[in-house]
Amino acid sequence: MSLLTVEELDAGYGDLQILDDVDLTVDAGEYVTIVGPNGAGKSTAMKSVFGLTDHMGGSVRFDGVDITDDNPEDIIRKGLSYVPQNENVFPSLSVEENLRMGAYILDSVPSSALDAVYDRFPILRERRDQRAGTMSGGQQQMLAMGRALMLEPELLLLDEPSAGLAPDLVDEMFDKIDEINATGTSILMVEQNAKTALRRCDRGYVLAQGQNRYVDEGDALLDDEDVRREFLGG
Ligand SMILES: Nc1ncnc2c1ncn2[C@@H]1O[C@H](COP(=O)(O)OP(=O)(O)OP(=O)(O)O)[C@@H](O)[C@H]1O
Repeated sequence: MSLLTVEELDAGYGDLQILDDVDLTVDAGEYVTIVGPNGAGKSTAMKSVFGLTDHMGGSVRFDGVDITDDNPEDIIRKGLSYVPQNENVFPSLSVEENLRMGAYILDSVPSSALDAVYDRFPILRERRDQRAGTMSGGQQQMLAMGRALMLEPELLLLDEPSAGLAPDLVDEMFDKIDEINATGTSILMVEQNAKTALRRCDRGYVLAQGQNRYVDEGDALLDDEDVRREFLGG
């Protein structure tokens, strides 16, 4: 049984349907990426898993439990965390306050969770008292990821983690994601940087116009001439 199973999902915003019969799975420990053209519905697919869109059909199951109609707070409690692409830190709060917010559903924040995040992102420990809004884009992205890791989720949803980062920071970000996955956290990631994402992941989905187009191991998609021609710029 997969950790996450999305079946025949139809979803969108109000009356506007974006996803049409989307199927998606993530196995325990797996690193899965979703790529595709602008407006394909990649972010919408991820938001739908986290209870942030209007559900119009199909189902989402996590760890065998139906979460299709759950709200994000219920979903977080079940072991899923989400890092949105934009506005993913509280700019006027310090780094540490942001991290503590990541565990707001707990009565008290375990210091072991804070230490684990600081060990993974030493820059956050160095800057624990700094206001998040004064940090660089890359550091804010690390903070957003750190905050999502505060509850030690089984599955981490990442929406465009490399967006807006300088090229050397993009590699560092992907290395961090590899490390997080290597210690047992499953990953579902949406990325514009399709070639890099497919090279790094275990398995990839190509979405177009709200529908599944291709699914295979990342390397197999990179080697597929049709995928290359249609979606990866040749
Ligand atoms: N909150 C919203 N309300 C209404 N329509 C939305 C909303 N968010 C996204 N859309 C629309 O849904 C469609 C799919 O958007 P989505 O962001 O999921 O695509 P994407 O594949 O992630 O694209 P991109 O790579 O450009 O982020 C687009 O037509 C977009 O305009």
